[in-house]
Amino acid sequence: MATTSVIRLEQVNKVFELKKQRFHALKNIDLTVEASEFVVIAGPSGSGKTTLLNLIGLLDQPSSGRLFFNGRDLSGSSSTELAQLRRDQIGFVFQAYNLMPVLTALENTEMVMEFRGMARDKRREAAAKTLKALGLGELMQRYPDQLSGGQQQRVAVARAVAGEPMLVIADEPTANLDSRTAESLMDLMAQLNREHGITFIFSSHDPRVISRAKRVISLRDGGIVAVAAQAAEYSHAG
Ligand SMILES: Nc1ncnc2c1ncn2[C@@H]1O[C@H](COP(=O)(O)OP(=O)(O)OP(=O)(O)O)[C@@H](O)[C@H]1O
Repeated sequence: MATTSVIRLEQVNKVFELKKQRFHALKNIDLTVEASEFVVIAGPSGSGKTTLLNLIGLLDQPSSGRLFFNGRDLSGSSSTELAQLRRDQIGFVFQAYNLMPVLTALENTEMVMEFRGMARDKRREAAAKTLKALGLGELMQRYPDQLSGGQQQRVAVARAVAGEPMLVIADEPTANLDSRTAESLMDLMAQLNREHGITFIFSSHDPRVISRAKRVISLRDGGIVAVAAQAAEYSHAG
């Protein structure tokens, strides 16, 4: 039975032009990610992980090749159309969390839904429910600087998933976290993947993240050198 993939890249290249130099950051990438996958893009520093995630997250466009999102060819889409798709269908977890310092955890979590024009009561309810599910029920009224790094990271995840996007993209999600927090963050994302069918695509060179993925896409020098399925280890600790 044919299913629509969340993301499909066909012969995608990304070339950065720097003054008179050209840098070929992604080379002939063919990649399909189906709905409900839990995938990591792994590879050494400079191999192109962030560049690839930026294309998948519709934050940047290929220099050549075709990119399909949810079955739709995005070649030639306007920046307004891409921004709308990002807002409505994709959740982002960045390394630096990017929480708004003047907003509480609850308000930060509501933000994306507010951009979508969701009614206040509805978005507040969804945000509170997500924060509670992430163990932040008591901390919803705190500002980011009143939360630990791990708690801020969980708010960033809450913000990414509260609006039930089709896809969540996380760039090096555990980069600044101690082992225990990293482990519980991965548990949480695996749970959201299992229970809500949200597709997750991570970039990482952290073995703690890589071992948890169901599929590992290995990048080297801008090309995919291996794709490996693996039995996901799920820990239910905590
Ligand atoms: N805007 C840009 N202009 C020019 N070169 C760029 C640009 N963005 C990335 N690059 C180059 O493309 C290559 C891939 O970068 P990218 O950030 O995707 O790597 P990465 O695998 O995410 O690395 P890291 O693990 O260190 O974050 C690097 O050599 C980088 O210098």
